[in-house]
Amino acid sequence: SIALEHGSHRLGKRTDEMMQTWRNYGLGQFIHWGLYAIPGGHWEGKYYGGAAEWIRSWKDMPNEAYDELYKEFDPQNFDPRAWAKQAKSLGAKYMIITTKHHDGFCLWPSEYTDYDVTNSPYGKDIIGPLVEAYDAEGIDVYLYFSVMDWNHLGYRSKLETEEDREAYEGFKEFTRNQLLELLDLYPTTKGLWFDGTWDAAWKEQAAFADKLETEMREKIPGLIIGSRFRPDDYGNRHFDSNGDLMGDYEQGWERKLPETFEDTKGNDWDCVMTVPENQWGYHSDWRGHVKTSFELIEMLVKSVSLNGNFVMNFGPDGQGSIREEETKLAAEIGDWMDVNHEAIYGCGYLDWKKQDWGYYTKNRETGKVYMVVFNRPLNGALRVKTPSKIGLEKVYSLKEPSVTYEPEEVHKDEYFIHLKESKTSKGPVVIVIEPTKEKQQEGTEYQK
Ligand SMILES: C[C@@H]1N[C@@H](c2nc3ccccc3[nH]2)[C@H](O)[C@@H]1O
Repeated sequence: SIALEHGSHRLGKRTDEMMQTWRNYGLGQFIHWGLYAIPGGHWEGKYYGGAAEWIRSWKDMPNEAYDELYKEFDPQNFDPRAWAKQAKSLGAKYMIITTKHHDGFCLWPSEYTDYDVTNSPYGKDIIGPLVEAYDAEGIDVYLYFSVMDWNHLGYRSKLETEEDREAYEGFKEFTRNQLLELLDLYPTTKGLWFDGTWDAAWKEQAAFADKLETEMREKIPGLIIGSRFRPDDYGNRHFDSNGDLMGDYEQGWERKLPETFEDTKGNDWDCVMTVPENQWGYHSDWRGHVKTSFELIEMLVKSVSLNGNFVMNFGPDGQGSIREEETKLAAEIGDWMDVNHEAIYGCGYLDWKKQDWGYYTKNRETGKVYMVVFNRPLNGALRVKTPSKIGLEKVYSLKEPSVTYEPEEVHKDEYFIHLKESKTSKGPVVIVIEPTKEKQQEGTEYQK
């Protein structure tokens, strides 16, 4: 292996309590909110086809015009308790809020820049009330922070000249100051979700990032930081030059999901997902495919079945309202979670053979197995193949446990379970299996 000073500092998974809690979340809520919500994907009557939070980079929108938007930021409809209540009914166990996106506008009162909420007409801290409201609902809060900052004069995407390097030193200090400030102001935060770390300039900062990550972890013991923050000695992120995971979990699944357990390399991971194809910040004209609650539930279940967390994005509008499409989805997913959360919370990967009807999840504590059925076979027969020596002790409907199933053994360790669920069920159906303990092989009596 390659000698690294700033590569991965831990082999294998974190097993501490905070990480176990993270692992068991299942469902999270991403919130992208900032100045970009004011134009909402349009400028001077023209439609911007890119991601709304990137509108500043659009050739038809002068940077100066964007940078003046803070003078219009006055979200009178902002109601953090209502947002937290909605997230609770959705069934989210954690929430990730953009404290500062690529545009550099800070939703908290930062002493290190004037480009923050205190200099907007709104004038007040946004992050604090959100942290308070979500903590009150028992939903853990994580802080999204973009290292890339188009507003800061010292920011560089690459370091070419001596002047670049000098300016970037100031930018690094500013970045460190803001991060330590966020942890001081919001000490109940459970972790940081970093973004905007793909620049060449940042990839040269292995030592700086390593020291800063250590400082942050010292400030809040147990803090959870993903693989997108630190570059290693050779500028590699997510996985160091020896292929070892950086940070506490893999943060590479943005708007995409792993297909197989092998794709996850057995690591912890999260998938962050937009409702439209590619809009994180508020866009007033969603075009292309907008995901249904059925699709989002399938992505959630697929994530949990592969040992990951699924984080659904919300983009509140410029006045601080959650748009109706997201409210509707939150209600539909929440209704399904009300009945079926047992197959999500505290669940993860089960090594039974994947079947076409859907996904297995396994409750890490009870060992109970959940069959989440998305594709009902025309003959209603759900095939289940178990590893040998494991039987199906009890099988019943999660929604109505009085509805029990007698598996039909069709081959050795292979069964058909004949669906009884009414065809009217809107979302996927969940069947619970209480597997028999693994029978001891003959003659393997353990020595007393
Ligand atoms: C979580 C997501 N990450 C940001 C982002 N910027 C990108 C630039 C290039 C490629 C992918 C990107 N994702 C998006 O704006 C959103 O915040």
